[in-house]
Amino acid sequence: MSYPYKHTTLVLILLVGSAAFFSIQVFQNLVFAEYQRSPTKPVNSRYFFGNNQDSGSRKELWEMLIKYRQNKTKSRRLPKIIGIGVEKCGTHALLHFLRPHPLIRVTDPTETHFFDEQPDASVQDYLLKLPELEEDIFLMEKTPAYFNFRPSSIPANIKRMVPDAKLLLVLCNPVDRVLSDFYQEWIMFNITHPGKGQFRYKSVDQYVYDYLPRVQQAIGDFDQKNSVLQEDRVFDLMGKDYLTHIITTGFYALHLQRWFKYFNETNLMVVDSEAMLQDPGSVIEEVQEFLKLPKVLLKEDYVKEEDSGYFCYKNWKDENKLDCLPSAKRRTRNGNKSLPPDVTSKLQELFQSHNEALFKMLGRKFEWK
Ligand SMILES: Nc1ncnc2c1ncn2[C@@H]1O[C@H](COP(=O)(O)OS(=O)(=O)O)[C@@H](OP(=O)(O)O)[C@H]1O
Repeated sequence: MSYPYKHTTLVLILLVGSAAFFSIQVFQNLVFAEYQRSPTKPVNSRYFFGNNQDSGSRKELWEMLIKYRQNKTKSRRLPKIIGIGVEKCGTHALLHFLRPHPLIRVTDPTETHFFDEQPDASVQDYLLKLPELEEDIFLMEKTPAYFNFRPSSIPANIKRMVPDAKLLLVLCNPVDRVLSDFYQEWIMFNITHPGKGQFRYKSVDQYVYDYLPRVQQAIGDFDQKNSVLQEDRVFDLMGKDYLTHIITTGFYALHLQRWFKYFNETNLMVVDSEAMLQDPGSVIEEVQEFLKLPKVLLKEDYVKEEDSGYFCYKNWKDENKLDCLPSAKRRTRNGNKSLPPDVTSKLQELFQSHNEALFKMLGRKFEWK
């Protein structure tokens, strides 16, 4: 039996198909044009190119961004991204993973220490520390000391001098942070700067047993009504004895309340360190969204290096060469070192009320063991 409208149907299918094809072309051209006008608009390349994103399509977008950048005049510009901490929570990993983005440039050195070391300096002084770069480039600096070191005016000064900056704050389990910071200080005192003084603690448990009672007595549980006073006491402790910061840096809520007077979730993003350890690609995709940057760094660009257990950036532009973190940023989190169980539970107890206050402040919970 033959179908009488065979030819008409074929013509219809061809017409509908061509219309769909041309509409997609027009749509893509429009998005490209929009991109060229303002490449910093948040366009999800996965949405644009579809899920089957081959390196060709990403390559096009990447090259377009580089071309866009090249046509701009250079001058000294303030950072658009400031990593404010937390020390030993993966602040360098975040910078390392974002750095390949064609619209991101990182200061040299990465830690300018401008706001903690020159609190009375001007915007002009800050600009003199920064490189010349093209308009629309996202300059990034990160100085973990900003989050919890003196002066307490750091958030206010950043807001006043760099009002458009987006801040990135990496938070990690404060107990794991103690272990990581202890080894950092141990190496600083004994290996990097041996003349600085003798670091008398041979093991982290010795250190915790000595410092924890003093910190516990001076600060105690998080106390909403006296939290500003409590933070002042933290600063005093650190001023008198620098090594207390290994523990007190973990009182995140006490410090964060000061930042929240000047910043909110539109200009301060909290990055989960645990998530970045397990699946950095997804975190980096979210960070690009927050920064309103074209999403050209993708989940699949981050792969675990089997030997070290840490993630690296897979450089698709250089035969997929792995760009991994330096060894100084990979000491304790791969399970090489751990805290004795009794030390862990003492620290958990110390941080418990502070963590709860933090979760309330953020409206978000972290599964910190
Ligand atoms: N992918 C990923 N995600 C989250 N965290 C990671 C990641 N990779 C490394 N690391 C950990 O980063 C720890 C160093 O933290 P920082 O870079 O903030 O240190 S510093 O304050 O700049 O000295 C460092 O701590 P240690 O393991 O104690 O060296 C690393 O474990």
